[in-house]
Amino acid sequence: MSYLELKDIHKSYYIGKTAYPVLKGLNLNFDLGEFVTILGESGGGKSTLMNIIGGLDRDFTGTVKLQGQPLDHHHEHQLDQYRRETIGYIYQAYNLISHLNVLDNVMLSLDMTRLSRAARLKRARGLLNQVGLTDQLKKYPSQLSGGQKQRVAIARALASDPQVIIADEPTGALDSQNTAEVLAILQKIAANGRLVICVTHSSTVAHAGTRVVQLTDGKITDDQVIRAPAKVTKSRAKLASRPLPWHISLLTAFKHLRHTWTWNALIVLGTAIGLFAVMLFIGLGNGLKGYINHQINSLVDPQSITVMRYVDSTKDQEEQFAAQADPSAAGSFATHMPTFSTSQVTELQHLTHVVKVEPGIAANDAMITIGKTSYSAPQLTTWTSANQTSALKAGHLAGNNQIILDQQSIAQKWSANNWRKLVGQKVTVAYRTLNSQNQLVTVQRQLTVAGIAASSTGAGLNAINYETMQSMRAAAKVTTQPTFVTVRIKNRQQNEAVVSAINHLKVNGQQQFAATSISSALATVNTYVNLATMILAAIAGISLLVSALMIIVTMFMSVSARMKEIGILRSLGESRRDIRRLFTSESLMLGVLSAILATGLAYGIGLGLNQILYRIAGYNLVQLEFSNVVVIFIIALVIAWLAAILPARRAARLNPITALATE
Ligand SMILES: Nc1ncnc2c1ncn2[C@@H]1O[C@H](COP(=O)(O)OP(=O)(O)OP(=O)(O)O)[C@@H](O)[C@H]1O
Repeated sequence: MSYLELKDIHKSYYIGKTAYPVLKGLNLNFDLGEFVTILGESGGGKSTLMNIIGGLDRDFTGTVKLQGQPLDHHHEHQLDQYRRETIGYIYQAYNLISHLNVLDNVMLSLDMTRLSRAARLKRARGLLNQVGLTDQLKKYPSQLSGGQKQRVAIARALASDPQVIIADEPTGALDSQNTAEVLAILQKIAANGRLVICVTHSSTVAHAGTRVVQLTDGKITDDQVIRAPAKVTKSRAKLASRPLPWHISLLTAFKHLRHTWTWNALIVLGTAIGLFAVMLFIGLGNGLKGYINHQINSLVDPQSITVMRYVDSTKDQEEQFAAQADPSAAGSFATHMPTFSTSQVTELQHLTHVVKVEPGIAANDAMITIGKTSYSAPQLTTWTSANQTSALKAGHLAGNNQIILDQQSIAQKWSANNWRKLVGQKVTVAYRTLNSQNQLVTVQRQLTVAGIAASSTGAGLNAINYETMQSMRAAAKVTTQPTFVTVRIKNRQQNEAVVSAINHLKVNGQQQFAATSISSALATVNTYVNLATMILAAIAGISLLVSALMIIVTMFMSVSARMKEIGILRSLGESRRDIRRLFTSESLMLGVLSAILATGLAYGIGLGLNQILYRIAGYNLVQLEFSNVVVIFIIALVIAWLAAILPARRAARLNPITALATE
């Protein structure tokens, strides 16, 4: 049994439906230690035969047996492994990968062995040393002479320690001195117990071997042993191989990106601009929402709900009629505000999410007299925790027998410039209301101005504390029960639920309270802002489509430009999956780099924009959150992955022989 046996090999090429037979029933046996040269005229089918022996061609009839075991040419993984473990290729055109240096070209093959990285590096250096290239490890193929390139190719072919070296016109492009050196190396390889099969036109090369096979018109016409082959007593231990690990694909992809960085930098920039636009609009949306919330919250505290007694509209009409019937009460029906009983306050206190219920009293149409001038205060209320202390523009909160006056409607009318001086002055406050006998009485007291407040509503903010209000009303024999209450809740998200619960509290089927929610208004505003953000981001997303197309075009061009590389990698034993992974990794790297650049741009330009916009709005209007960055990375990766699918598939499906034949 020979080491390698070819039985009845037939191969035809087809142009349309016409068959052109090239190999017409070859039978050949090869043994380890032999240096076989295959001589034949140009176009005689020598390379075709080498591709069949090398496991690159699957489209033929006949059998190739390795150590008596037939190779299954329909089983692609078995052939990948066969090329990885058993075959080392040397080509006339060297077929080195131009963007990898000498050492990395040799490492390509070693990366598919189970040696440790240190052992792989040691072996690659040792092989390059053997072929006399110790000082050239960092050079790229374009920086080497023809002879040097072929020696790198020999070192690479030997790297995985294969039993069979196939050399297709290895000296075809070399001068006589380099030819002699390469032949000497091949002789040594065979002498070490490997099988060397070399295709040539040249009789000089043919006579360097131990056996010459003549191929004429697709048939073996002569087969002569011209020298005794090396004696191989026991088979050499093989280097165990493995499929290419993913991180090596990633590294190779990175090396290619680095090699073509100017081109890639433009792609990354283009993609990053699209991603950046989306990110900026999302950031602006966040900022705008924050700004609106901030503005509304500074006016009203969403954790406080103001509750009034519910007034039935029919009862309201009766009161109006009654008021019209009594001219002394004309215009003051509004001053008769329904009050809260203690049990009603307790009822509110027991609602879920309610932390505290604070009573308050409000009176309408008060008069505030400062010196000889009277000012009308449409509303005089008690200060509750729903009022924001930030509203105070001068002075402090009102203590007993003190008052806070509205800045615009009272203090500035008193003195446009020196309104702050009102703090500490004595004023008289009076309003009319109905007592328990329904008689109109005046509630009045002299109070000291504690502070001046800016109001957010047209009614103005004139406030005293609850005790003062009660004491004033008690003196006039008017009810001291609250006319409104402020319900405090734990957090603003509960606002709507509590408002609804309050409005649904009923006694004898009668609604008791009327509360209004600020969160529903906020929610509506936020919905509109979200909608606007999404529309803007979607418009920016169109540029992402352009980015995706850019990556697709780049990857397709890359596949076309790297056909030879794909062929070389396949001949070294890389599988279709490895090739697909190589191109997908490159695309994903472009995606990640674009996302990094986009994030940098968004934060940088966002910072600049914020500085400008802060002067206008007093708020940072571009607000990026970590989750936005995560989303952009996910979008970038999905785009890059989608863009890679077709080109990577095309690369993986390439016939390695066609790929290798590309100029
Ligand atoms: N893909 C192909 N499709 C059609 N015909 C092909 C194809 N590849 C090779 N041939 C033909 O098959 C024949 C054998 O080609 P092959 O490359 O094996 O010859 P060769 O002996 O290696 O030639 P050379 O010494 O010039 O390299 C040639 O006539 C060639 O035109």
